[in-house]
Amino acid sequence: MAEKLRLVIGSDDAGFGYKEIVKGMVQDEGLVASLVDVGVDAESHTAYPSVAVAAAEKVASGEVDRALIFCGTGLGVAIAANKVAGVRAVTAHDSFSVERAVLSNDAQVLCMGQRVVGIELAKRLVREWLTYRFDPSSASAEKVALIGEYEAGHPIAVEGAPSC
Ligand SMILES: O=C[C@H](O)[C@H](O)COP(=O)(O)O
Repeated sequence: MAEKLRLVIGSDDAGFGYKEIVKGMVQDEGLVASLVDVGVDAESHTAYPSVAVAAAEKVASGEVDRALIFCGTGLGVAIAANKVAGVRAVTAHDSFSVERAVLSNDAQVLCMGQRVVGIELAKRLVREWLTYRFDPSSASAEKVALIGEYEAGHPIAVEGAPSC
């Protein structure tokens, strides 16, 4: 069994309920090596970009391995988290996408929407997500590396684009 991961969790007020439930599950089931909660709390109304960036920055700095972020849809937090250099965030609400997010894309951030997915499925998907590890020797690694190269300012060429 793979070593447990260091996780940061966060949400806006629209994802707060799921954050609390999933946080409890992760703690009760001992699924992670450590857990940091960047908010919000029950009274706060911090907008989703602030929470998403705070969580993503912990991934980018190496303080944690993964981030799990909830909002209403899981969309806004992914958009915001992806603005942090080196972070690959996805929104996923199905088992195959959650698996491929890690195994194909080496995504460190999973985003979910409290208004989109049922809580039992969300909990199951988080359990599954925490078991996957990206293989840097896989064929997917060089594709993921292209994202980093673009982020570093290098141009990306497309071969085989038809001339219209
Ligand atoms: O992506 C954004 C989230 O769903 C957020 O929780 C709600 O945003 P809104 O209030 O702008 O719809």
